[in-house]
Amino acid sequence: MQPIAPRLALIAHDMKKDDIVALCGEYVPTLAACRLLATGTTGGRIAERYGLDIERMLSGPHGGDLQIGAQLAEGHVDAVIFLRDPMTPQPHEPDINALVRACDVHNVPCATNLATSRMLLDVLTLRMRDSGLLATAASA
Ligand SMILES: O=C(CO)COP(=O)(O)O
Repeated sequence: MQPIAPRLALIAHDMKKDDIVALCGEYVPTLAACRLLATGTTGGRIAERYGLDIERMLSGPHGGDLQIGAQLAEGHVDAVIFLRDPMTPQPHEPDINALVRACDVHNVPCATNLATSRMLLDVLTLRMRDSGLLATAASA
């Protein structure tokens, strides 16, 4: 049976947007083989930079985190990279907490800083190679 590409959500607060764009640059082949969704502005920045196909939700403050949380609760999101800004209060803090809580309720991996994001993407890359979703370094 053909393996199904993981569905990965990408989200970053404004002060972390440059970080998530740079992070995505390190994993373009992996991300290109995933089904990607993102909050509005984050998705726009990444898609514009790398030409990746990204399903864009509303912007976070307008409900984008909640839209991703709702999909996650229904089993349609396999992992979340959410570079939160711990230094700046956000108007939609309850939405942010709801999404992170939904990850914990449904046991979906949620990376909230760069170090954990790289670990998550490294593991995803290896698993996708093992399952044939991604070419191995030798066969690429
Ligand atoms: O606010 C966000 C997450 O809480 C991110 O939203 P944007 O990607 O639209 O900036």
